[in-house]
Amino acid sequence: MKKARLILEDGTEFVGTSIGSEGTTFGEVVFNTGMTGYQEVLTDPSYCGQIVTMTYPLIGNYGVSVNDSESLRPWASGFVVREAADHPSHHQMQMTLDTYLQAHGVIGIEGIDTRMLTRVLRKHGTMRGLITTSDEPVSELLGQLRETAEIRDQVAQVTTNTPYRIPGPGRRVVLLDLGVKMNTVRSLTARGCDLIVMPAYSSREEILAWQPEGLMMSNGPGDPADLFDIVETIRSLLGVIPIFGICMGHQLLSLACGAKTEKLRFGHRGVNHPVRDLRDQRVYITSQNHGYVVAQDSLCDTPLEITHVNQNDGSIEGVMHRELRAFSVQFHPEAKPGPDDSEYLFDDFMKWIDEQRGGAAHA
Ligand SMILES: NC(=O)CC[C@H](N)C(=O)O
Repeated sequence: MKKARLILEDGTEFVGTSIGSEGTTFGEVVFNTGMTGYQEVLTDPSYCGQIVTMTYPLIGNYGVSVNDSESLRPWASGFVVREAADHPSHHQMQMTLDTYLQAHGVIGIEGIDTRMLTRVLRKHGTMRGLITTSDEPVSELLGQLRETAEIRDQVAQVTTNTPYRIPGPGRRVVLLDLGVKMNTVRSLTARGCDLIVMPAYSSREEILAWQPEGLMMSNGPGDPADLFDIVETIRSLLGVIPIFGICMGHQLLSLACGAKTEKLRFGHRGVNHPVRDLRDQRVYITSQNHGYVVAQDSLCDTPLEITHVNQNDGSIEGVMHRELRAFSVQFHPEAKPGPDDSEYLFDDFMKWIDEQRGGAAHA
């Protein structure tokens, strides 16, 4: 068993055992409270550049199966668990978590007090940090951490290079891939959509060349405020076709409508965040993964109305344009991991496309 260390930017050090690959990795250290869904978390491109700690103490107990991936590879830059299951069991599993991390070069650590780590992150807010299997002194490693300039555009790393089409008999939808999860693709194809998944930096003209009837913007990694070019493109498409945004897509739609985003102290990452739909007062249990949020006071001079709020901290979870067909949510209606309570939002999007088309029936 090889020793590994997790070191936070304030010098706090946790000593544990290496899982996955060996070496040193840097990133923003965040925590996820889901009891299951570790494979979906690892392969969610929104975690690109982040070291993810799972708060549930036993992770990996049902192994890893390729069918459960939300993209082609894990994107988290590091993985932290209290205990990685040595003897997982599931009839579909193909490998252990440890083997999977090794196969993809992900550096991880187990055997540390993840509860204490989470308390530190909750108290001080999200911090940068590193996982290492090297014996270098802390001061040297922290120097390297400081030198590792924060990558500002993770979306460029995770988006598709070229557009690809998943033909379907129904409504034609362009899905802007800011770091898309497979279940967003599945949720649209399951509704018969003729889907074109496009690179994040596609221009208005490139998008409209497909003659889409709706535009979806996916989730994605990093700070939404860095993505001003994409915000401009979205602004130029407002009112042209119905728009639906998820998570990063929600933040970008809000920015395009004149709102602002801000960073939460430690983010929302888990599968049981209660969200209230203000239109019917129903509360949904939602899957979440975000560090930024739309600033409430920035909405007053915008054409957006708040549709959803977080029951835990009152933060904004959804907005809708007052006049144009554009709406978005901060949580993940595509789930994976997490409950699919809010899947109805994909149906709302389909209805809006039909309304714009004049109410004709569609597949
Ligand atoms: N999952 C997401 O789309 C996250 C959006 C953004 N990267 C945030 O952390 O808030």
